[in-house]
Amino acid sequence: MAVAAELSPSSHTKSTRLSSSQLSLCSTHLSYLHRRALRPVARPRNATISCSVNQIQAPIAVQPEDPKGKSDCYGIFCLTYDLKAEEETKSWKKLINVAVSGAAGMISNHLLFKLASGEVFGPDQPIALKLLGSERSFQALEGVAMELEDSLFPLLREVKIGIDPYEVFEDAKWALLIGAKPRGPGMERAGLLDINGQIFAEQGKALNAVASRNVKVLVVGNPCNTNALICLKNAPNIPAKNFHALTRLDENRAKCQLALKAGVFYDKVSNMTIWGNHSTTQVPDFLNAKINGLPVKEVIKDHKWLEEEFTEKVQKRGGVLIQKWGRSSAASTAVSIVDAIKSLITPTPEGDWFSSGVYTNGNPYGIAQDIVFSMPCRSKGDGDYELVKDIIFDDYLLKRIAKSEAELLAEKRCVAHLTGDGVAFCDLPEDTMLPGEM
Ligand SMILES: NC(=O)C1=CN([C@@H]2O[C@H](COP(=O)(O)OP(=O)(O)OC[C@H]3O[C@@H](n4cnc5c(N)ncnc54)[C@H](OP(=O)(O)O)[C@@H]3O)[C@@H](O)[C@H]2O)C=CC1
Ligand SMILES: O=C([O-])CC(=O)C(=O)O
Repeated sequence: MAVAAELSPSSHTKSTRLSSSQLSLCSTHLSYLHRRALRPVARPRNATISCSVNQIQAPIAVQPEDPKGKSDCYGIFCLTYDLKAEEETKSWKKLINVAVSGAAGMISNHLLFKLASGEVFGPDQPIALKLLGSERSFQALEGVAMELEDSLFPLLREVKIGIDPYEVFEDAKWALLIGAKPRGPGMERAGLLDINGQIFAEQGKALNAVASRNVKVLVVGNPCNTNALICLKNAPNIPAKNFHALTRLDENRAKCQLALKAGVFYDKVSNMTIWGNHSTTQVPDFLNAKINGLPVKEVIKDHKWLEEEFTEKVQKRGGVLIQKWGRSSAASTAVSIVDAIKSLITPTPEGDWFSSGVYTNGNPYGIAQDIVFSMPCRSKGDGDYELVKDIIFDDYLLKRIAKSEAELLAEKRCVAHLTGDGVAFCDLPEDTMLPGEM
């Protein structure tokens, strides 16, 4: 009995599906297939595969040779399979596409394996990883894909690597935008805003054109708030509410410092808001945060420490780490990306909240409209969020928030040419820095 599947030239990602019986027939004879997931015959593009009980065509990993091929599925992930064909997959949810840019970078090197393991979306959620790189990083991206292959993650059903966001973001349900040019010596922040802004404008357009209409976008690449603003402005068909700038790392850093000072384990710290920009003007809010359910100021009586040392420690944590490590936070950033996603796909515990850089239109705090600002959010676990209403403010907090707001408004003026707001005019305050800059 023979099975044949004809593959068309355009079939490089949406591969021809074999029936369950055909698949299991093929797969029983392929010793290289691991047992946890049904992974039948590998095939080159534009090829006919045939397999039979007695004769199996040797699998050939696809190695792209032309630039177009660079966006193809990768190696073992070019195999077709039927999720219904195996007992253990019966309770699995529908496959989701998760796109990651800067996929060959340091943060991604930690993050991708968490995504693929099921740690983020759960043990019943198969995923397809769509990895965006560049000509510069393409070989490294292949290395990443090879490591993903070798990890034998049952839930990882597809990997695609590519350099064209219009291909890589197709049908993405999540887009984790990590890739960005790091600020080099002597580079003006305005220059960084412009270079990275171009990247996020292009990626916003690509998301707008090809991603799922309800894609959730998490911008990590710095300066992440303004990059997120640029991205959402270039994606008018996707709700602005779906765009986030990562400030969860700052929240985690703040919780850790408060726990350390109070002598408690960090799970006792809750209601931690980071307000504003992911920069040294960010405001870790100790007025509304709680330790063991009590206001922080009742537990930590040293208010001078809170206002000065604590605040600065959180604002500059990234820079201190770079001095020690010689590179910026990657593992803890990946962990905080996981936290940020989980906060949107699981209901927020009663009475608590989390921080995320989100679009300010309609915010109840009087923060300027039309910027991306970190604020306290709650989620029902459906991927969406609402802003927390019962927040208290004092003069200290308001003054600090105003400073971060002014900085973001200045950043916005700098990138007006990328947001459709006219001619850019850059008058950034002198102390505008990323957490990693000292
Ligand atoms: N929001 C937050 O809390 C944090 C944000 N960050 C930010 O995350 C981003 C990624 O960090 P990390 O993974 O450690 O960085 P890496 O330098 O390890 O990787 C960054 C990736 O960005 C891509 N990139 C895009 N454009 C350029 C360019 N013009 N020049 C050079 N590289 C470029 C590169 O991939 P390719 O060539 O494939 O495009 C590279 O692999 C940085 O912007 C960093 O500042 C870091 C920590 C915390
Ligand atoms: O500045 C950087 O690249 C690193 C960063 O954002 C952080 O550590 O918070």
